[in-house]
Amino acid sequence: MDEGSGGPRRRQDTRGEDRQRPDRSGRSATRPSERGRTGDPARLAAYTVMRRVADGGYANLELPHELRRRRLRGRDAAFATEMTYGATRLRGVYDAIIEIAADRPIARIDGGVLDTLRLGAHQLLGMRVPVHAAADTTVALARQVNGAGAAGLVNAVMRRISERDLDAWLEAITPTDGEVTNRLAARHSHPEWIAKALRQALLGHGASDKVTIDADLDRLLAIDNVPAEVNLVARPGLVTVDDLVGEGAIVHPHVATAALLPGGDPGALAAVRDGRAAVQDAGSQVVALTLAAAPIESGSQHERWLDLCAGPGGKAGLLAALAIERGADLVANEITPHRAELVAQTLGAAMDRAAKSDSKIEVRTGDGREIGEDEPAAYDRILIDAPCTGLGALRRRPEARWRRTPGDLAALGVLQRELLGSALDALAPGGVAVYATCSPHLAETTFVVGDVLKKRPDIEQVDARPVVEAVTFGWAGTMGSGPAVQLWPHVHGTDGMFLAVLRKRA
Ligand SMILES: C[S@@+](CC[C@H](N)C(=O)[O-])C[C@H]1O[C@@H](n2cnc3c(N)ncnc32)[C@H](O)[C@@H]1O
Repeated sequence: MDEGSGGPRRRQDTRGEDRQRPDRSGRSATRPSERGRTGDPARLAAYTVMRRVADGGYANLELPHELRRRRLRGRDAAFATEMTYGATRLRGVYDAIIEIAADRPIARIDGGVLDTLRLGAHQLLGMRVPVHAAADTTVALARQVNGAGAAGLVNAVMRRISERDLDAWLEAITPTDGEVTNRLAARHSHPEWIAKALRQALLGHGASDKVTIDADLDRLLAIDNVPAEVNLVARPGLVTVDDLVGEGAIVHPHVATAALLPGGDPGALAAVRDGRAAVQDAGSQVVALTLAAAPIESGSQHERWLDLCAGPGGKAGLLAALAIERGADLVANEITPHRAELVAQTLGAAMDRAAKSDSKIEVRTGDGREIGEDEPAAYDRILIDAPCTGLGALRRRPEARWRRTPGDLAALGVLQRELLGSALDALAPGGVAVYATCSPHLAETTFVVGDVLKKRPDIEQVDARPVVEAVTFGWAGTMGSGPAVQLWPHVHGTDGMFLAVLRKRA
């Protein structure tokens, strides 16, 4: 669709028909009653997904379903995706703008109308949609999905929003006094508690100091609003990065198993379709590579590896390939049956290969908190990729920042400590465990490891930095104050993965 293409502005509507020119204020000269009476499929899809998200759905699951249902492909699908993800990520900014433009608190605007306005605001301020096209189509959408009465309000608010550009609006909504963190939170559309937690994490992991912290937080929050590049993993022994390059990918500059896909559908690659490769963040790959590379002293001839929290199986996919190369066994455990099923699907290609090798790859459904008691000292390498708030992967999950609350940390903290404790019980003397989260929050990372280790004289924390350096290129000196490693979207281009390497004394 033209509006979403980022190309020169055109005076055509979504069907490619000429429309009336906007007047010099940029407003549409067409009266609401004269405009198209229905929304177009891409905007309807975006609106439907926004509503499902408001009811508790996940944009990354709802959107593909809606695109398929409405047979949206190519540029139309890209346009619907950008509208949905952008309007959801930038909800904090847009709600503050809508409140001013509508001259009423957000709480007094119907949820459906608000979603229509968020989509309209994103087209006006976050995408290169011409003012008249954004206004006309948003009013048409409102008439169809919110009713004729709402269309008048939507028309008035869209006109008010179109009177200023994004920079002017950001000036208007950013508090001029108070803490820098709150100003950055407002400007970059994050809840204040998350901006504060990320600030503490940048300082706590040694990525920033008092001088750099404001600029670093600014960059980190800004990058949360930019879609992540598509990273692929070439599962060793199944496919090579060179093979993926032959299919249009680009070599990742820092991680040997990773490739970047500059455009197009990853599912179009044969290697992705048959499970030899997959879409996987390079930081997640580093976690699996680190577990496989950490020196152990367990003395096992035939190593046993455990992925304690494996669903949906991204890291298990890479671990399985590495385990087969090394002649090791892997148990991939997951508590939720349907996620365990996803792990089994992910491991399909590796299991076929394992059948012809000395390795055994097994998927189990079970509570990771019980494995330590059931199988004490049984594993040489264990990954605990713990359930967490996901604050390091906000760019991937557009609604997550609005759904998470500080209250989540308490329940997750208990589970994280129990899972780590159980894993350490299941670890053989001399074996190595990697505790990982896709959150840099100190309460889910450093504090969990610190608390558990206080009661575990049998465990020592190893400096993870040289191990990570050994499996990456060019990241020396970027991994903070140790002994754990925290990767950052604004430094490493990865999700904000935390990893601590722990060894059981032999
Ligand atoms: C961060 S995700 C793991 C992601 C996975 N390692 C990957 O790379 O695809 C955490 C997983 O832990 C699972 N989980 C939660 N509680 C668990 C428990 N008590 N035992 C085992 N798995 C658990 C969740 O269902 C979720 O699938």
